[in-house]
Amino acid sequence: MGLSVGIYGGSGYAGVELVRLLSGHPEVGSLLVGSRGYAGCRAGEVYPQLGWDGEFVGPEALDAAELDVAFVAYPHGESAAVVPGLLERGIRLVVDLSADFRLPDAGMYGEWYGTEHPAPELLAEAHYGLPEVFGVAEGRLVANPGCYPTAAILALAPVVRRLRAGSVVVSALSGVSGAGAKPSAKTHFVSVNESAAAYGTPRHRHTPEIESALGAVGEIPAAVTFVPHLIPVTRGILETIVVDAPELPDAAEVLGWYGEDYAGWKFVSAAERYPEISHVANTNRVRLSAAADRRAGKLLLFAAVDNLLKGAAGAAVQNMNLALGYSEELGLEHLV
Ligand SMILES: NC(=O)C1=CN([C@@H]2O[C@H](COP(=O)(O)OP(=O)(O)OC[C@H]3O[C@@H](n4cnc5c(N)ncnc54)[C@H](OP(=O)(O)O)[C@@H]3O)[C@@H](O)[C@H]2O)C=CC1
Ligand SMILES: CC(=O)N[C@@H](CCC(=O)OP(=O)(O)O)C(=O)O
Repeated sequence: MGLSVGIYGGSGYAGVELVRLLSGHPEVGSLLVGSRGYAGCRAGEVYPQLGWDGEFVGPEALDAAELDVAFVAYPHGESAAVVPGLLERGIRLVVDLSADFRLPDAGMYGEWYGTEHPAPELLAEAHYGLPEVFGVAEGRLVANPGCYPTAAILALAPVVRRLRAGSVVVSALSGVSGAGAKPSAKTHFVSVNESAAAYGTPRHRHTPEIESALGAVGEIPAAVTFVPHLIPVTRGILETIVVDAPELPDAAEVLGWYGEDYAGWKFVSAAERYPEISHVANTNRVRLSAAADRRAGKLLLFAAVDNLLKGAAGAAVQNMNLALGYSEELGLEHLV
């Protein structure tokens, strides 16, 4: 019979990637795709490139359905309004792609998101869904990591486990799909094309997500500097991370740490060659590399990820696979 799966926010950028992946997943028996704006429309009319021609349904149809698994791809603040109801109805698993359940406490959420947390009682139950660092979810709620934190934490965790960093600066370049489907002056073609811009720093909301995840695996400085930039590509993120370390390891040693810590995980790998966005775009990979700048006494780390796949929908399906006991790459084999 297969799993009964629902997607909230199925018409958004992350939601559409979920539809693409889940409609071809061998364990998914039925797929309900929710959208307020496109309810009643055939997906093939809205997204002819999708290759799935089911009909979008209103979110109330998902609320009423007997789902085994729900993916929530709503903006932050909106997800936490639907997740408690799903859990109360006894669903097997919720994978939330928003930021609502990623931070460890409601006070931190209030400080960085500027609003009271809508469901603080669920924060302790949520598992931060970066399995290569935090293992497999045992509970029913997975907080899928942010796209920038995915790359930064995978690059930094093996390092902060082994050495005490004096300072950490994460400089990131992102494609425009990271900003979602809703157009804005910032993401308008004319604003982005043939340009590049820093934004959100020094208080981008992914900063505490990176800090709290790294703080859980090693010793880090009190604050991480995070500087995101918008660049004129559709998808993909490239991060250059500068770490001050009292004793500088060789690049080969750092690549060895990556090899050890990520052994057996299919989607994360490291190589001498510095990763590029084109090496990971349209895949579920994270590619890592490292260099030692001995003149300046800095360790340089490099990470590339596709924000919509390993940074969102691909990781969400990987998290479902692991939580339900399937192999991590089931339905994602073409994205390794
Ligand atoms: N884009 C990316 O690279 C990444 C996104 N994420 C996270 O995933 C979630 C979805 O992101 P993304 O797909 O980019 O976002 P989009 O803006 O592209 O899509 C959001 C979806 O949510 C639905 N929705 C429901 N309620 C609201 C509301 N109040 N305001 C706006 N939309 C609403 C919209 O559909 P409808 O109006 O039809 O109901 C739409 O389909 C977000 O929490 C985002 O932060 C995480 C990692 C990376
Ligand atoms: C380019 C761009 O605007 N990127 C988004 C981050 C991507 C994302 O969706 O992150 P969350 O899941 O944490 O919301 C931003 O900077 O807010």
